[in-house]
Amino acid sequence: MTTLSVDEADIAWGSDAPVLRGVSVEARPGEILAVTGTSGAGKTTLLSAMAGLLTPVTGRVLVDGEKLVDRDHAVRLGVVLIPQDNGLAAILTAAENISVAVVATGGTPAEARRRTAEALEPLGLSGQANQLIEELSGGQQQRTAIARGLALRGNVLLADEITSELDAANRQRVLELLKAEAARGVAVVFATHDPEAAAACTRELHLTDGEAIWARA
Ligand SMILES: Nc1ncnc2c1ncn2[C@@H]1O[C@H](COP(=O)(O)OP(=O)(O)OP(=O)(O)O)[C@@H](O)[C@H]1O
Repeated sequence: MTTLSVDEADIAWGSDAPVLRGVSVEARPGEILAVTGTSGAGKTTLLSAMAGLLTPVTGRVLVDGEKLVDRDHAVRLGVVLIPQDNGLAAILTAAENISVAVVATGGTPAEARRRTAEALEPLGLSGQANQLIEELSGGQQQRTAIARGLALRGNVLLADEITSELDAANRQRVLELLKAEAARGVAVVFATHDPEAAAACTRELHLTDGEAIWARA
């Protein structure tokens, strides 16, 4: 069970002015924390800091009290990111994208094969396992990225706008899968534009004018 905390953080890209100021939030095991806000409000920026991709200018990101140094450190601590742009390798198949990630995080090839099949099935992608990413639709690619994130079985799961290209039935299915992750003790953070999806989450942090405000604490 892992808690990820952002403590009084100002978060900026390079030398640009901070996108977010004075953000404090805790992602707790067993919950889904929704991060909402209009386009450009800073949802990806916050998740990037939580993932170890961006170091706050001031303040800290802590995983079970340990200060996050960089992305490699976050990966070692089990912080999984499903990025907004899916981050898949276009010239690999759906299954290869997942298996490679499982092996890269310490899984054996046999485990990788099993976990890949188990992750693709609930997302309705068993039939697409051996297709190249570039041959898949946008929604199928997004679901593959979700399957990859789930197959990694992290302690913290950061999901950045992962339902934007999905139809209603698939959006619902993905929400159920996030709830199942939370039920196994994962701290889930879900950035979304969708008020219905946010309403289904445990708590909602709303980003506006560079600040984080609790819409539902
Ligand atoms: N990789 C990056 N490099 C530099 N600036 C960035 C980068 N990503 C985002 N930004 C800047 O940070 C600010 C907030 O953007 P961010 O992507 O965090 O918002 P968002 O809430 O996720 O938006 P959307 O809903 O459109 O994805 C914007 O001004 C954007 O230009």
